[in-house]
Parts: sequence; C-alpha cells; structure tokens
Amino acid sequence: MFLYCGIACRRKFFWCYRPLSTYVTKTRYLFELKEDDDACKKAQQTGAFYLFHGLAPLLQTSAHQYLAPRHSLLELERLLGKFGQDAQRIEDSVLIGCSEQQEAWFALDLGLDSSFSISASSHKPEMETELKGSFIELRKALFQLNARDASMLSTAQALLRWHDAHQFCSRSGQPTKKNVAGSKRVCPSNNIIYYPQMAPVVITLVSDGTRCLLARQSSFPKGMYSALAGFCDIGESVEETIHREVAEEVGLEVESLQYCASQHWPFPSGSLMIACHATVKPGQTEIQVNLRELETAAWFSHDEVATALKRKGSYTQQQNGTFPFWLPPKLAISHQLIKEWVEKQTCSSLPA
Ligand SMILES: NC(=O)c1ccc[n+]([C@@H]2O[C@H](COP(=O)([O-])OP(=O)(O)OC[C@H]3O[C@@H](n4cnc5c(N)ncnc54)[C@H](O)[C@@H]3O)[C@@H](O)[C@H]2O)c1
Ligand SMILES: [Mg+2]
Repeated sequence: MFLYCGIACRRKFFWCYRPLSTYVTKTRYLFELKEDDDACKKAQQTGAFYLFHGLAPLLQTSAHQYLAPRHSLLELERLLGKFGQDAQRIEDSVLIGCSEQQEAWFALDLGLDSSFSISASSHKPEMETELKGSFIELRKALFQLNARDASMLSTAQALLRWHDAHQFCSRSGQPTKKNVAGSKRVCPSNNIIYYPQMAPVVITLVSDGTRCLLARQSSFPKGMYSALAGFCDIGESVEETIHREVAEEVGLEVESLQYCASQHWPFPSGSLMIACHATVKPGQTEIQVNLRELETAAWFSHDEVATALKRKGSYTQQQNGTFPFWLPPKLAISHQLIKEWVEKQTCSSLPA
C-alpha cells in the first residue's frame, strides 16, 4: 500500500511528494495512536484484542503449536457482559501493534483490573470454555508459538505487567492515569509522566578462538547450557557490562567483542537482550566459576556445539542418570548467537 505525504525539503522549503512504504505508513499510524487518545479509541472499534488472564495469554492448540486468537471489540463487549464485567474494562487495554492494513492490535488482561475489583479475577475456567482456549503461562508456551505471536505476546505481557505495577505516582502517591494506547501513565496531581521501562541485559558468547564457553544456572532445565547473561548496572556501557559479567561469572578477561543482535525478552519483567561475541586471549582460558551465579561453566568444541544445535525433541534423563547437553531453542537470542559462532567457525576452518 502506498500513500502520498508532504515532506518539507530542508534546503528549498517546498513540498515534494513521494510514496511512503507500507512499513513507514504503519509506523506513522502507530505513532499517531500513541499520541492521540481519540484516534486510538476509534482504532479500538475496528481493532482486535489479544486476551490475557493474570498475565497468562489466551491460547488455542493447533497441530503441536499454540495459536494466539484475536477478538473484535464486539466479541469482547459480549464476553465482558456475559461475565458481569463493565465494558469500561476495555480502557485497561494496551496497544501492541497493527496489521499492514492498519487493523490496530490491543491486549487486555481479564484478570487484572485497574479499579481493583475482585470480580475481574473470577470466572477464569468459564471464560476459557467460552473462548475455546486456555490461559497458559507465557514461559511454558513461548517456544511453541510462531515468531509473530511470540513477539506480540511478549510485548503485550511486558506492557500489561508494567501498567499493573505502576498504578500510583511514586512522588505523590496518587493514582496515575494511562493514556488510551498505554504508552505512558500520568499523575494528574503533578503531571509527572511515567513511560514503560525495560532492563538492558547483555548476553555474551565467549570464545578462545576454537572453543566457546557455555554455562548453566541451577534454575535452567536439566542439561541446558547457554551463553553468559547479566543485567547492565546503572551507569555502565554495554561494553563495560560484558567485561564485568564475564569477570564476575567465570573469572576471565575479555580481549575483544563484537555486536551480534538484540531481542526483547519478557522475563523476568521485560528485558532488552543485547547479544555479543567476545574473545579471551588463547593463553588465558582457565575458568573460575562464581558459584553464587552459576551452577557450572565449561569450554565446548565446535563439533559438540554443532551437534547439540541439530538435536531436536525432548531431553529425557539417560540411563546413567545424566541429561544430554542441549542448547536454548531457536526463538531465544542465545540460540542465534551460538549458531552464528558455529557458522563462523565452520567458514574459517574451510580451506582457502
Ligand atoms: N533470551 C535468551 O536467550 C536468554 C538467555 C539467557 C538469559 N536470559 C535472560 O537474561 C536475564 C539475565 O541473566 P542473569 O539472570 O544471568 O543475570 P545476572 O547475571 O545479572 O544475575 C541476576 C541477578 O542480577 C540482579 N539484578 C540486577 N539488576 C536486575 C534487574 N533489573 N532485574 C532483575 N535482577 C537484577 C539480581 O540480583 C539477580 O538475581 C535472565 O533473567 C534471563 O531471563 C535470556
Ligand atoms: Mg548471569
């Protein structure tokens, strides 16, 4: 879809016209909905709603996958009416995106209520029956969703959680009011604006040139190893966090680092994962695991990691009581980081 838009040209100050791409049009539309409460309310009329209950998304099962259904405003009003809830609850919904045809997508938690009415938290089983789905914890469902649903539900959950936890102004103690889109909250008594926050986290795959360093925390599923991760401390650059985390967790000094990719991660409460490769000097590879942070860490060869990446299916205990070595699933950025390392190693070992 192409729209025409006036663009002020810097030098001559005349209006020139060029077609806007679908992506730009969509981005500008979402920007308008965040800025203009009336436009956002209007968009709800033709929009679609992802539903949650107590931060667990409504999902339906289809061929070993979960699907996240969307409901129209009419369907939502009918549902709320059926369970004795006020249609005003729709004001608690948050904007999370839109389709290429500018159908705005919202998320609403039927179990969280900004007016603290307990009636909202009941009726969960009946709602599941009515909606022909189940409210399933995102942690359990994330890896059985397609990439688009995973991304939409992660954003929605992080935003809904943020609103639920920021009902009051931390200065005046007064209730804060969200804008229609949910992109901010304002304290009416002092006009302080609160914006949704996320915590920056670095995730680093350390290599000594031929091997890579993987670690596990006791909370990880049995047998699963991942790259080193850590929250940025206030005042730190990404580079400083990587140096500190690697030193803190495995007692090594990073020599060089390279950015790989980033990802929004909904756990524990909305993080921006920044993934990087790092190297240590070949002679300085002796790991000293910080047992307060990690259960264990070890160097793995290219072949070990390449084999683990190919492994599919569930990871059951072996006869000797151990669990096979496996890596995070595709959707996690650590998987992408490890895969990229394996591919680079494969290329560099090919004859010139
Ligand atoms: N998407 C992925 O591929 C992937 C892979 C590994 C880890 N992760 C995520 O990275 C996150 C950070 O990794 P970690 O647990 O090793 O971090 P970490 O090494 O910094 O240790 C966690 C500790 O840091 C402290 N901390 C500091 N700031 C915090 C904040 N804003 N929120 C919560 N705790 C904070 C807490 O004491 C916490 O126990 C994890 O929560 C995990 O969900 C994602
Ligand atoms: Mg860590």
